[in-house]
Amino acid sequence: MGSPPRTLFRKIWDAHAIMPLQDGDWLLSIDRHLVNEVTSPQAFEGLRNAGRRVRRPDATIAVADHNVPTDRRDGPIEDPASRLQVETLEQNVTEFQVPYVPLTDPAQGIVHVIGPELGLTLPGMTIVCGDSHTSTHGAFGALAFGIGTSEVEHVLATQALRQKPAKSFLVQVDNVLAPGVTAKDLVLAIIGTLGTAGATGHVIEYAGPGIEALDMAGRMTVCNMSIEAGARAGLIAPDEVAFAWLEGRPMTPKGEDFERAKDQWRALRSDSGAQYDRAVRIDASTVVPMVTWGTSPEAVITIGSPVPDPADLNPSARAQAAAMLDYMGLKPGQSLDDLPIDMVFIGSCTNGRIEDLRMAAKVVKGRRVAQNVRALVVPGSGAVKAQAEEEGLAQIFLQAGFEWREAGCSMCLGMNPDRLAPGQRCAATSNRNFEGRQGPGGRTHLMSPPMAAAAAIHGRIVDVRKA
Ligand SMILES: CC(C)[C@H](C(=O)O)[C@@H](O)C(=O)O
Ligand code: SF4
Repeated sequence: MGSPPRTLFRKIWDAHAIMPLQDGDWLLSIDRHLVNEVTSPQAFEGLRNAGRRVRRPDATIAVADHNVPTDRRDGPIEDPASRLQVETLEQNVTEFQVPYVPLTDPAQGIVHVIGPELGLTLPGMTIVCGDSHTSTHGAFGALAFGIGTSEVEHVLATQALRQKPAKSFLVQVDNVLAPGVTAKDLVLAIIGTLGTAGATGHVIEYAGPGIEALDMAGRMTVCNMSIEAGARAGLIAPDEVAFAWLEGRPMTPKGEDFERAKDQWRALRSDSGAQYDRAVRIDASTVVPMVTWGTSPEAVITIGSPVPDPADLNPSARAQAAAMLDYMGLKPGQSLDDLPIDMVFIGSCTNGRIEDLRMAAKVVKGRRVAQNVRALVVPGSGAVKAQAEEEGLAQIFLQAGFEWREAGCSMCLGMNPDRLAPGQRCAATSNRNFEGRQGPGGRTHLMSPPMAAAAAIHGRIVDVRKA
């Protein structure tokens, strides 16, 4: 008798579990720690007060992304609160000798975009960051999750973390997506099915032909938004597509070492017969372009179908739906098709990669952004920006009337100058549509890059398959 079949999650967990602690917690070793300017100041302050050092600077990397203006890279940041966060990070990385990607570095970008790009994200690793969308890195078969500031301090000091083992959740995706339908639509459909609390306490493993057919950018989009279904992390077994993507990145193993690493990485898949705590099946071929109508990612519908009428809902859901419609300036039962918009935001750690910009540029090519619409393309990293410029995508966007920006979180959340004015309606490729997320009173409709591009051209939300 061999050992019982294990899930991919269990394999990575077992390989990193140091020792059991009280209350079912374990001490887990951490391979990579990504640090941003938002959740690290108190953590470094804690180290300083305790006279501690960073235990593994070589396993740590810091970058500023949330508070970074995207219109230019020279000169000081104007907003005092943003400037303070970025300068504090810069002082801390100097004092604690943590590797840092400066704002002026061509590799700067959103931490979840640059981690994989630099080869810092590798299969089988445990990766943490003081940011919920750390789940993105699970696309490479890494167990990657967001942590709070006190945990950031703990990992800085010890390179280990106290954790409860998560439950496992299989999302099996049968068949493949139809033309014009993207990984973003798939994950929005999954969140619509599970709900924002549907995967609470679980690590979601995505598997099946619909996942295998996705490129790495698509897999990252799916894992990125796992957190919006309440999951602790998202995971996809790494395959040849992942290995090819990783080969030759600055920090990936080279030559023979890469071959050896691949041999080990091939074992990073759930054994047949492995048991999951929960499982659902999704048919990818039935997914169509999705758009959110409310102020939660689960408030999502297929383009063309009506937004809910609170009167049709059960009493517990009624008040919330009515409040969401009111905030969003929508009428019960209306369609989102043809709804006028004011802004378009193409970017974020969900959809700010080169593949996303290619999909958007394909829709935009040779056309013009509608009058009265302001449209931003914000590459997820300096590398994405450079690549897009080299491929002529930047030119396509600029000629169409888009603004072409420097890398950062930008309008994904209102921590920097890229914000909606109250009441403005935005077609956004980001991952959260909470009240005020893109600026106080702003109204966010989440969608795919091609859908956002089509909205920019038409000045309205439209079905990209017909636009
Ligand atoms: C500011 C940061 C801590 C936050 C997160 O944890 O995800 C942000 O990135 C977000 O997307 O809301
Ligand atoms: S792009 Fe948005 S979701 Fe991603 S880390 Fe930045 S603020 Fe968070």
